[in-house]
Amino acid sequence: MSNVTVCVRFRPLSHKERKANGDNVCFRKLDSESFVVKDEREEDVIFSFDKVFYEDAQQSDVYNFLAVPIVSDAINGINGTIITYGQTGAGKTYSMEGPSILHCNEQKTGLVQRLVDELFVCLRSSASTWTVKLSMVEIYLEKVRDLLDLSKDNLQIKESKTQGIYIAGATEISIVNSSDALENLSQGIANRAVGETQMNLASSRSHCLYIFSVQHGSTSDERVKVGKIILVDLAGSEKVEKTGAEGRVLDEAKTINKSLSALGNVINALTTGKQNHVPFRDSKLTRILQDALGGNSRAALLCCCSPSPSNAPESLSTLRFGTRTKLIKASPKSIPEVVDNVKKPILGTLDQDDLRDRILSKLRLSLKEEDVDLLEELFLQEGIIFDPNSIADVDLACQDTASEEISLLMQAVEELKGTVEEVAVVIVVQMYTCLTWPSRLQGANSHCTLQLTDENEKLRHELEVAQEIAAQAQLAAAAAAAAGAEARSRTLLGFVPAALLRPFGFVPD
Ligand SMILES: Nc1ncnc2c1ncn2[C@@H]1O[C@H](COP(=O)(O)OP(=O)(O)OP(=O)(O)O)[C@@H](O)[C@H]1O
Repeated sequence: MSNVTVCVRFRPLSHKERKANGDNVCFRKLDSESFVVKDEREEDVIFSFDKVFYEDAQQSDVYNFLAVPIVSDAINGINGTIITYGQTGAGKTYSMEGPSILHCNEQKTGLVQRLVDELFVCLRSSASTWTVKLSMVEIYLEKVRDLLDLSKDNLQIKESKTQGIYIAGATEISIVNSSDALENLSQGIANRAVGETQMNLASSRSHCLYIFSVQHGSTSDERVKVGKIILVDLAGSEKVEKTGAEGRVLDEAKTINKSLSALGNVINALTTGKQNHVPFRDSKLTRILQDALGGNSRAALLCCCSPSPSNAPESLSTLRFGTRTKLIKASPKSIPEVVDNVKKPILGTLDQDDLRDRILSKLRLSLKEEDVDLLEELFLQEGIIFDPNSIADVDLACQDTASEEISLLMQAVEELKGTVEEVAVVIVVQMYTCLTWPSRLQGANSHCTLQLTDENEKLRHELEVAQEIAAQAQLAAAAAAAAGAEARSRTLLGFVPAALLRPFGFVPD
């Protein structure tokens, strides 16, 4: 089994689908883990997952398989994430919330309510003290909005050593029982951005995240474990053309597609051995899911599909996404225990300017002036704000900046490689031409070939230099991870001479 549990759920045919295609469905069941679907060339493809929930599956079946392990892990300080993915109308929200978060019978009750119920049952039965906090946000047009306080409409995503990735400033409501949680969730759900497309009259156009932070402590030694559960109801993954969208709705669809393709790119990078350059920062969604997909979390993906042949292309694309995700190998580990659950503001009440000056002067003690300027510029460009609550954020920001630099260097290497290959092709063509053209043109061509050979040599040299820099950057990043913030900054920027970085635009002229 991969570290991301991947399941598929086919909802029952809708009335409209039944009217159009009768009882026909797009898959042939094999067993509880696999089925056959015809691909675009009408060829049979077998898909296998950790579990397949067919049309008659109950909400409790989905919950028991996907969510039960995540609840017990959260209590033990391991983060858990459940994501529902699929085209509009495929059953993502139904699986997550049921027909209504507040009023539905036991049979139809969704994952969220079941999870909340079990969480409180488990916590009450333990002898330790605990607290549960709820946040609810949506990512809409690449902005993170607080669904529990709509005045906060552009929250920033941050990272700290103790909390991992978190949404700074998101409202956190302490909840003490299930009904308390559901009341607040229903308020948040009412605030979700809902638009209309031809595919689903009440289609949710945003990614919705329900976040539960569980602090669970032993009364004897006051050690507290913190586990976070994130439930993600993604916006529809259908192709833009099929939505019939125009204007604002078209912009929405494009942005949704962008963040979902960023999610696809992250999964591709995680499954094709490019772990050093996983583009988590390419979208808000992937940044928030970084811990979930990158290792520090137990993750589950529910791929929701329509069973109708009319939606077969979308279902096929959802199934391929699920297959790819299954290949991710992650290893969940618990967030370090905190002895005291009150977060102490390390830098007291310093304002941002004071803090920035302090940090920059600290960096100046160990770095060259031009490196400090470069770091400051990169921080500004990346929108990295110094958080008065945590010097660890600055440390991590250095790491982020470093990894960005490495990405850019790798990109430069790839581009150079491409150019070298192009030039090589031109040279071959030129040589061939020399051999085949009339002799009177050979002189001119030889000259041209010599020029191209020179250029190729030059590019090859640049490529070698760039590859050398990228390799050193990777080594330095690894060394820096072990050696702490100051050492990290020094190693990272000190080792590359400015003259080498300048051609790639990392050092101002
Ligand atoms: N397993 C199921 N059993 C019965 N009805 C279902 C099931 N799954 C989905 N439905 C129904 O199908 C319709 C569409 O489902 P839902 O709203 O959950 O889709 P969605 O994937 O969340 O769409 P969107 O991306 O637009 O939010 C709803 O009317 C829902 O009640």
